[in-house]
Amino acid sequence: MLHNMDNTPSSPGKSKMEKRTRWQTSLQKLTFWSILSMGVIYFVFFRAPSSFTSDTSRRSLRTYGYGGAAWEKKIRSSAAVTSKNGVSVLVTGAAGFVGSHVSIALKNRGDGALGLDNFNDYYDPSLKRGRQALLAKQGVFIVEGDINDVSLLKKLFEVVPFTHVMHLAAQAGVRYAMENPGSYVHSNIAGFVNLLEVCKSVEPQPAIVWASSSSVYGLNTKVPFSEKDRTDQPASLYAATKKAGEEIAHTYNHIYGLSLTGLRFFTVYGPWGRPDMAYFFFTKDILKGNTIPIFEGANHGTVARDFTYIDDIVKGCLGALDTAEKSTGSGGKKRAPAQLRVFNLGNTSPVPVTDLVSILERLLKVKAKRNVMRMPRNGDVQFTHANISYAKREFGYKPTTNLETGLKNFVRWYLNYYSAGKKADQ
Ligand SMILES: O=C(O)[C@H]1O[C@H](OP(=O)(O)OP(=O)(O)OC[C@H]2O[C@@H](n3ccc(=O)[nH]c3=O)[C@H](O)[C@@H]2O)[C@H](O)[C@@H](O)[C@@H]1O
Repeated sequence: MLHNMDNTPSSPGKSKMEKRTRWQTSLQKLTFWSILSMGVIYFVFFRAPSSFTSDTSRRSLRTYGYGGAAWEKKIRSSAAVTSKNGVSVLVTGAAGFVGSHVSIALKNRGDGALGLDNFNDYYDPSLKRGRQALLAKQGVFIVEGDINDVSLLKKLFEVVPFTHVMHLAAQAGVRYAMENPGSYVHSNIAGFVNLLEVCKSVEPQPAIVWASSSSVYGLNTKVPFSEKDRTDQPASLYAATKKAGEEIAHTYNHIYGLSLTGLRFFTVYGPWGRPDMAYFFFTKDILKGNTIPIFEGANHGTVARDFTYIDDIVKGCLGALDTAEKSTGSGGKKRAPAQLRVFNLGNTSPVPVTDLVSILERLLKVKAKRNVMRMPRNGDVQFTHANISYAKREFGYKPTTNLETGLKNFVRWYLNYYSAGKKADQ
């Protein structure tokens, strides 16, 4: 039996049909205009790309509800200091790899830690939710929101006068920058500026420690990389946005007296890590029997990284926070020169990527299917190696975990996490 598609009777009378047609036409018009206006509202309020000069506080309408006595209570409790000389820290990117570890470490030593994270889907958000659940158990609350949301940031500072901001929210990954350049500008530049705009205006101004990257050394060939070396030849847009962040930090320090410390992380790895990083997806693919692409330089040159274990990085982050001096501005004006620092946080022992794979093979007891190929020109550099003497001098930074030990911990976590019913294919 055929069904009439528009649900009108098969042979209506003529006048009835005309009326129906007029009525249908009006209905169609009404529907058309309703859809159009809803589309405009949706675009203007929810989807419009934030121009970097627009009122980004509008974005608060997007997905995140906030406010209310219960919400503020959670924030105060999470940010409450429980040790004698503790500090109260706003951790952006708290559901991220480094952010979650730093938040727990702060809370464990009696500092206050409030998280902020937009839970974007750059990689499997369920991993971020898993970290959030872990943090909740330790008494760390993560506010769901974006660093571009000025009104939310202001609100958080109204509720808690944070002494410090640990700014780890960012668009990470060197190769993805070719696919989605806008997300790097949005988070690493616009988002950072928004955060600094709020920080410069609040009373008292917090001290800010934030994540830069070893990638700022770009195409440099002199190793180990020292903070004094040039950083003006980035190999990826990601690196360029981190380098821009360092310059932006200089400006806010210079004009407004914000105390700013940038940390150049060197390929951080470990439990609860990022699935977009090589050690993580190599593990997944080795276990699945998939071939892994292993990069090499020209003339079979070694590609190596100064892989740095998460616990060492956390110690570096805390050291930087503990030695951060107070910002000196008030009323949006600088009152005295303020501290401005940049530190390498690496391991000081680069390991070839081929060795990384061999260690994983041993730990996983599975032979990898290797596809050694020339490193594509999509953001990678051939070699990183940190000189860490400045961080050592300033706050006793001393990494203690070698790649073998660190990967052992990672693999143990990985097998445990993904055998508990969670899929690793995202
Ligand atoms: O230290 C840093 O500054 C950066 O470290 C990592 O970037 P990267 O070192 O490139 O880390 P991976 O993407 O995990 O790559 C690690 C090594 O594996 C190699 N690799 C990567 C992917 C691949 O398919 N094959 C391969 O051999 C890369 O060339 C690199 O030598 C992070 O992804 C960045 O967010 C961070 O800022």
